[in-house]
Amino acid sequence: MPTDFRHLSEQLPDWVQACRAYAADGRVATYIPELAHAPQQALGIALHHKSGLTASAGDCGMPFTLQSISKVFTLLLALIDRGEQAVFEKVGMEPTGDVFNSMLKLELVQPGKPFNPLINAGAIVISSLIRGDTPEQKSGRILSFIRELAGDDRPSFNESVYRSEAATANRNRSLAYFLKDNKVLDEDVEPTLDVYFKQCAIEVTCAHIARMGLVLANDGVDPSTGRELLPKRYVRIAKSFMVTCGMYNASGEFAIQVGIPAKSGVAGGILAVVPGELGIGIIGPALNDKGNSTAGVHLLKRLSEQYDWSMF
Ligand SMILES: NC(=O)CC[C@H](N)C(=O)O
Repeated sequence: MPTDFRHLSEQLPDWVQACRAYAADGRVATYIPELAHAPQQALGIALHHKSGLTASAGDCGMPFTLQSISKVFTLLLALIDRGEQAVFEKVGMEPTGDVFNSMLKLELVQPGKPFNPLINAGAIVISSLIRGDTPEQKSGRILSFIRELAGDDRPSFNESVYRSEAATANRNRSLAYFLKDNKVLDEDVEPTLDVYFKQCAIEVTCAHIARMGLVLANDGVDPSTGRELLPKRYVRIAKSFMVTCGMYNASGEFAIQVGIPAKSGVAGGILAVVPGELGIGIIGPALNDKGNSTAGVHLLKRLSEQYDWSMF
């Protein structure tokens, strides 16, 4: 049954208010020092329906950085730039069950080949596959791609978050050197990490990621113009990874509790997709022990139960 958007718009402020309480159970990420300033209690949401209707509530105007949400879009851009075969020579298609910046399986299984493009090791390799002669060109192409899908030129690099991560990213540096040593990463480590840190530091609001989600929900076509922005096949690949790996090592639980493709980021953002219907953007900086927005996951669970969104 299609979502009753009118009912949703009316109820949304109350649901956001009720779910905000769960933020107290979580903690704002601090390992990237600049992220530690985010307000613990914030919760905001925007929904964009393919009919053109939109709804939003709470702190939906609060800017935040994409962080791991960017990995879905660099995967799409790498697929467009290099094709499926070249991409999957470098990264696998399987969830790890480990935390997003884990080293463990990189060495244990197929040496150096990351299990999937949504863990840090996989995303770093994907960043190296984006076309461009310099890191600046690659980053510029990623930003333009995000702006096109967000339908707005306002998403930009947050310089302080970028610098803060670049100055402290010992774990990502070690992953990248390991990938280089195993010849999975062909490009140099530092220029590749520069592209990766910048894509993570693209600043957006809930409405931007709701609109990006809507394009995925609509199989790559912008519903307002009918223009194909992304090939359907690549959107299908992206959504499959979102279901199996998008919520880190809580993806299985999320599939049971909510049941829709989603990707979270360590700034507290969640991009979610109700296939064929709508795109959702959420911000809630307090994270649970798996690194997902605690209030944000509760809000999605509530909405999914109410409107029977589960794909399963
Ligand atoms: N989970 C995340 O959002 C991780 C992204 C972050 N920039 C990192 O590499 O650690």
